[in-house]
Amino acid sequence: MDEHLIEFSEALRTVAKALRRAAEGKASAQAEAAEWKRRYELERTRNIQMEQKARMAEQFSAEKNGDLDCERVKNSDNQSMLQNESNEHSETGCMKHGIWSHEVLRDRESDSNSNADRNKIMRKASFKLSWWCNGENGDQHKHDIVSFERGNITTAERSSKQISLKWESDPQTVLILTKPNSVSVRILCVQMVRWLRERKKLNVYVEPRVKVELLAESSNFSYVQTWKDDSEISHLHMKVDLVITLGGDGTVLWAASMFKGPVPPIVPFSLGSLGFMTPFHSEHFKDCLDSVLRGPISITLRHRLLCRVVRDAAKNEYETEEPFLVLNEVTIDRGISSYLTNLECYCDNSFVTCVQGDGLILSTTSGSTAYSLAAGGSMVHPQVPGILFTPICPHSLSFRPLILPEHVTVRIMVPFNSRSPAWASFDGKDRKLLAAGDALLCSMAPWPVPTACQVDSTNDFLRSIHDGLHWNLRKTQSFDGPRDRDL
Ligand SMILES: NC(=O)c1ccc[n+]([C@@H]2O[C@H](COP(=O)([O-])OP(=O)(O)OC[C@H]3O[C@@H](n4cnc5c(N)ncnc54)[C@H](O)[C@@H]3O)[C@@H](O)[C@H]2O)c1
Ligand SMILES: Nc1ncnc2c1ncn2[C@@H]1O[C@H](COP(=O)(O)OP(=O)(O)OP(=O)(O)O)[C@@H](O)[C@H]1O
Repeated sequence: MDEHLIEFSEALRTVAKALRRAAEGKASAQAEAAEWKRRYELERTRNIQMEQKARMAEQFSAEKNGDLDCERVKNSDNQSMLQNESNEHSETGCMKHGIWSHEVLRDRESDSNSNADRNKIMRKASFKLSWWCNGENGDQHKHDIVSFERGNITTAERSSKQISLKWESDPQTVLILTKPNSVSVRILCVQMVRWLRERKKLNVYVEPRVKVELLAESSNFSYVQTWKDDSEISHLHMKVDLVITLGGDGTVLWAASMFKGPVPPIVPFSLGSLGFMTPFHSEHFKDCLDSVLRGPISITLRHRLLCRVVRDAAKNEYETEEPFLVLNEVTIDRGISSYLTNLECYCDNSFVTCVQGDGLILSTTSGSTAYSLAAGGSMVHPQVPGILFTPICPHSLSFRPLILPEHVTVRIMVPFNSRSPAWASFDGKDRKLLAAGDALLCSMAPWPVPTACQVDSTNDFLRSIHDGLHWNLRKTQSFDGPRDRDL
C-alpha cells in the first residue's frame, strides 16, 4: 500500500512538473508575442511622427516663417495627426510631449488614402481595472494602494496611516492579563486593580488564577470579575473595552490567543526581558492609563495569520479542526525527528518550492522580529501587510527568505514520500502533528490585534529594534584620521 502511494505521489509530481513546464512555455511565448507587439507599436509611432515632421516642415516653408507654434499645429485640422480631446490636456497634444492617454489619433492610412476617410478617428483604447477575485463579492476587495481613476493608474494619495483611537463613550470594563509566577507582576497587579476600581470606577476582569491570588491578598477584591469556562472567554470581547497585559511579549501573545475573533485594544506594560511589543513602563502606570482612558491614542494594528490543519484522512472536513490565530508565526519543523523535513509549499495553488531542512516559518510582520529574525528573515514594520516565508536551516545554498503579499493563501503539505512527519506550532505553542498527506493552510486573518503605542507605530518599532535588539550598534568612528580632502 505504502509503495503504491509513493509511486502515485511520484507520478503526481511528474505530472505537476510537466504542467509547470507547459505553463512556463506558454508564459514565455506570451512574453515574446508581447515584445513583438511592443516593437510594432514603437515602429508605427515613429513612422507617424516622421510623417508629421515632414508635413510640418512643408507647412513651415510654405508660410515662410518657419515658426509655427504647437497651438497652431493643433488647430490646423488638415495638417495635424494629433488632436486633443479636451482642453485639459491641450498642451500634451504637442509632439514634443508625446501622446497621452486622452488624446485622439487620426488614422494614418485613412488620412493618406482618401479625403472621405479624413474625419475617421481612432481613439486610444480606454480600459477599466478592477481587483481580480474568485468569488462574486469582488467589490469587497477594495484596496487603497493604487487608484484606477479614469483609466490612469496612480499611487493613491498617501495620508498618514497612523491609526488613532478616540473614545466616543468612556471605557467601563478592563481585563488585566498577567504573566504567571512573577512576584513583581503580582504586586503591580494588586496596585493597578485597586487604582482602576477606586479612582477610575471601572469594572475589572482577571483570569481565575489571578482572582484567587487577589482574594488571598485581601477579601476586598471580591468585586473583581472572572470566568468559569471557555465559552465565557469567547464572549469577553463584547464586555471588555480595554485589555492590559503585565509581562513580556509572551503575555501579549497570550492575550491575543484568548480572542478568536475581534480583539479589544491592548495596553502592554513591560515586565519581561525584551519587551518588543510592550512599550509601556510599569513605574508610570497611572499616567499611562490616565492618558489611554482619556484618549486619543495611537494604535498599531498587528495582523494575525489564520491557520488550519487539513488532514489527508479527512479531506474537505477541515472545518472540524479548530483553526489557530497567530500573532507572531506558525512554524512547521521536524520536531524530534532527525530526518530532514520535506515540505511542499504552494501559494494560491502555484508551486513555490520544496523545503528540505529543519523547517519553515510563516510569520506576520509583527513576528518578523521573533523566530523569523533568528532564522535569517528580514525585520518588517508591523503595519506592512504581508506573510514572511522564512526557511529554518535549509539544506541548500540558494534558499533566501521571501515576503508574500497579504492576500495569498499559503499551503504547506507533507508529501507522501516524506521520511518523517512534521510538527506545526502556533506562536511557539500547541504543537500539532502533520502526517504524510496532511497540509497546513495559512492566510491573513480578518481580526488584527490593536496594540496601544507609546508614541506611534514607527517610533515604537524603531525604539524596539534599537533598545531591544541593539540593531546596527557600532562604536562611532573617531573624527581624527584620514579624510577625502587629504587625498
Ligand atoms: N530561535 C528563536 O529565536 C526562537 C525559538 C523559539 C521561539 N521563538 C519565539 O518565541 C515566541 C514565543 O514567545 P514566548 O514569550 O511565549 O516564549 P519565550 O518565553 O521562549 O520567549 C521568546 C523570546 O522571544 C521574544 N519575542 C516574542 N515575540 C516577539 C516579537 N514579536 N518580536 C521580538 N521578540 C519577540 C520574547 O520577548 C522572548 O524574549 C514564538 O512566537 C517565537 O517567535 C524564538
Ligand atoms: N496569563 C498567562 N497565562 C499563562 N501563560 C502565560 C500568561 N502570560 C504569559 N504566559 C506565558 O508565560 C511565558 C513568559 O511570558 P512573557 O514572555 O510575557 O515573560 P518573559 O519571558 O519574562 O518576558 P520576555 O519574553 O520579554 O523575556 C510565555 O510563554 C507566555 O506564553
